[in-house]
Amino acid sequence: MYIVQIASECAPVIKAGGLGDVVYGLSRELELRGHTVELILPKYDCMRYDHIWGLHDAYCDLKVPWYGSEVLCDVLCGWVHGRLCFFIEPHDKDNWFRRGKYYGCDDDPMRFAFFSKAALEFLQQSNKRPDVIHCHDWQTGLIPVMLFEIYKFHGMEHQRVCYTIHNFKHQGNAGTEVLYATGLNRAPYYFSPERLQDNFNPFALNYMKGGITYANAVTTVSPHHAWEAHHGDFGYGLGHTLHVNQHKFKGVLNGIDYNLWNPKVDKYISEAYTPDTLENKLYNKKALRERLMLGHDDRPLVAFIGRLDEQKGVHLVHHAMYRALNRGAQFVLLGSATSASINDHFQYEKAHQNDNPNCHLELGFDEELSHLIYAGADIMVVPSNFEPCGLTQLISFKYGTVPVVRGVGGLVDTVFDIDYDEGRPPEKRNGYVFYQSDNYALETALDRALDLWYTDRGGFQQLQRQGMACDYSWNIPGEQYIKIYDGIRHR
Ligand SMILES: Nc1ncnc2c1ncn2[C@@H]1O[C@H](COP(=O)(O)OP(=O)(O)O[C@H]2O[C@H](CO)[C@@H](O)[C@H](O)[C@H]2O)[C@@H](O)[C@H]1O
Repeated sequence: MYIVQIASECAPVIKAGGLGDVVYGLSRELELRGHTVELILPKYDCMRYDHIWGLHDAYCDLKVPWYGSEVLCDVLCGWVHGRLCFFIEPHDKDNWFRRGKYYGCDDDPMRFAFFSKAALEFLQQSNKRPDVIHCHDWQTGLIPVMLFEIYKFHGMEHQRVCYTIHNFKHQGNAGTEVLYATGLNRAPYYFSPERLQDNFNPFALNYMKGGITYANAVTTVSPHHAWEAHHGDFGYGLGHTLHVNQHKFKGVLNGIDYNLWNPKVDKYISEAYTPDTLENKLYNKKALRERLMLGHDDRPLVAFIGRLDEQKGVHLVHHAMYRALNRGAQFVLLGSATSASINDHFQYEKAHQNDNPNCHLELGFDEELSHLIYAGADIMVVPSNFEPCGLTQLISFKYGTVPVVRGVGGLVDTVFDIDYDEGRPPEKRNGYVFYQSDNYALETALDRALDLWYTDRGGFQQLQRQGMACDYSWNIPGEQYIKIYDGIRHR
C-alpha cells in the first residue's frame, strides 16, 4: 500500500510532544511491513536540521491557490532517520513557518489551513496518488474536507483518509475567512451543524469536526479514551459528532519505537541495560545525578517529564515534588510550560529549590536529557487530568522505571496496579494507579511505590522487570492501522 502521512510534527526533527513520536514510529512500522510511506511536513525554521539527511529541492515553484491568488512554495525532501519526508516552505509575507516556534501564534488556524492546502496541492500537482492519506490532529483536519470537496474533482477521486486525534482539547477554530482563503467558499454550506459549524459557537468553523465528519476512518490513541471522548466529557464538545460518526471511530493504542526508546541501544544514556542486567540502571542514576548536580546518597529518584500544561495535572506534579522530597526521595522535572502563568509558577519553584541537592527542575525541551531521566529514575509520575494515550508511562516501562499514574485515558489501558488490579494475575501488573485528582489520592499511590522501594528492594526490582516485559511496540498497533487502511482503501 502507498501511504502518505501529513502532520505538523515528526520526531526527532519536529517534536513538541507525543504527536511527533507517533508519526515517526507508525511510519517506520508501516515501512517495515513492506508498505511505501512518505511524510509531508511544514518546513519550520526552528526544526532540528541535524536530524535530516540529504535535504534537497524536490519540487520548485509549487503554486498554491490562496484567497483567489497564489502563494509560491518550495518543497524540499530529505530522510529523517530513514523516513522520506517532504517539507513545504511557503514564500509568504507573514513568514508562517519562520516564527522560531511550532505553535502558539495567533494565526495558527490560518498557518495550518495553508499547510493542509499546500500538502494537497503538492500531491495533486506532483501526481502522487497514495491509497491512504493519514492525517493527524486539528492542524490537518481540513485535509479530508478539501480532498472530498475540491481535489476529488481534480484527479484525486480514489484517495481515502484516516484521521487520528491525539488531543481533543485543541480543535482549530476559524471564521469565514478560511473558506475564502482555501477556495472552499460557500459559507452557508459549511456553517451547518452536519458539516464544520462548531457545536457551541455558531459563528466558528471547527477543523477537527470537519476531519471527523469527512474522513473515511477516525481514530484516537487508546480504546479507553475513545470511550471517554464518545460518552464522557473528554470529547470537549465533539461527543455528539463522534456519536453521529461512531461507525468509523475507534481507539488504537499507540506504540513506541523500541529502536529509539530502548535502554539496550540508547546512545543518550551512560550505560546500556536489559531486564537481565537491570543492576546497570544504577550507573544511569549516577550519571543523571552528576549531570544535574544532585546528591549521591541511597534514595529513590522520582521524575516527571512532559509538557507543563493543565492537561498534565500540574497541581499534582507540584504536589508530587513536595511529597517525594518529604518522603526522603529525590525529584527531577523536565518540562516546558504552555502558558506564562504555569511557567512563572515553576520558575519560582526552581529558584526556591536551587540549592536543594535532592531536587532539580529543568524548564525547557531537551530530548537527550529526557532519555537519561527515563534511564536514571526509579519512579515516574503521570498525574494527568486527561491523557488520550500517554507515552511517558510506555517509555518508562521499557527503562524499568515504575509509573505512578492517574487512571484516565490510555493510562487505564496500559498501567495495572500492583496491589489492586484484581482482574489480572500479580505477575502481569506493572505500576501504581490512583483515580481522584486531589493531593491525597496521589499520595496513596506514590507512597506505596516509595514504601516498596524502601522496604523491599527485591520486590521493587521484580516490579521493574514486569514493566520491562510488557510489549508496547508498534507491532500490534501497526497491524490495526493496516486493517483500518485496508477497510477504507479503494479497491
Ligand atoms: N520538556 C521535554 N523535553 C524532552 N522531551 C519531552 C519534554 N516534554 C515532553 N517530552 C517528550 O514528549 C513526549 C510526550 O508524550 P505524551 O504522551 O505526554 O504526549 P502529549 O501530551 O504531548 O501528546 C498527545 O499525543 C500523544 C501521542 O498520541 C498522546 O500519547 C498523549 O496522550 C496526547 O496528549 C514523550 O516522548 C516525552 O518524553
